[in-house]
Amino acid sequence: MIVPKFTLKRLPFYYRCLCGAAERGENYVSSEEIARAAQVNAVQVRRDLTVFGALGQAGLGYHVNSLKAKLEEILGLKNTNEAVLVGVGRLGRAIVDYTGFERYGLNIVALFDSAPELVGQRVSGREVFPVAELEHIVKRLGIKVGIITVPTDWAQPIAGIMVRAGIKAIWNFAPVSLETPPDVVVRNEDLAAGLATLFHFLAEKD
Ligand SMILES: NC(=O)c1ccc[n+]([C@@H]2O[C@H](COP(=O)([O-])OP(=O)(O)OC[C@H]3O[C@@H](n4cnc5c(N)ncnc54)[C@H](O)[C@@H]3O)[C@@H](O)[C@H]2O)c1
Repeated sequence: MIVPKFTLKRLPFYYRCLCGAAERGENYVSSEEIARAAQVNAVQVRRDLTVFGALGQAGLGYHVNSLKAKLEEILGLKNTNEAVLVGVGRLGRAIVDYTGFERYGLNIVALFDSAPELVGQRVSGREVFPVAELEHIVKRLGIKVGIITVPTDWAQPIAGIMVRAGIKAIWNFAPVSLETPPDVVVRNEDLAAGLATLFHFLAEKD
């Protein structure tokens, strides 16, 4: 199913709301509640969900577990995606330590770093391998997801190794635009960009 890009961006927020409702033991959730949590309007929520045939029941709303399962299917969260992470520094460790990504189907199976003092250690229960092993291990395990948390100058070379090894999705935290073949999806995360937007609104208010 092809999901419009802007709808796709909203779905993880709807999903988060449904997880919260499921944890609280609620059976139904209204489009208004989802809208509040996702900071959009209820009409938008209903329009987005209609695309997948998810219809709320009058007076009750959406069945929490059914809609949650539907979103998991659409967002690919039902499949566990095994991933490797390269760069076990401050940010890399924070990502590995955070258990919340498991809910989204992320399973980081191996870590890589160039620092000799880190290689061979265990971080959050996973072994740190030398970068020289990256291509071989990724190929052997058939891993398709790579996470980059190395310093900027190293991000492109690491992405190159990942692509050669067969990685098809890169979650890049280094502040650099990666060059990759068209069949590789790159998601760049930049907290500083978010901060700049926040400061822009603050400056506008002043
Ligand atoms: N996306 C964001 O919002 C955000 C936030 C913070 C940091 N960052 C970026 O994340 C990256 C890491 O930041 P940090 O603070 O964790 O840095 P850090 O120095 O704490 O960690 C970097 C790690 O990468 C390893 N490394 C260096 N070169 C390598 C190579 N060639 N191959 C494998 N490992 C290598 C180092 O040994 C170290 O363990 C940087 O690019 C930084 O700019 C992004």
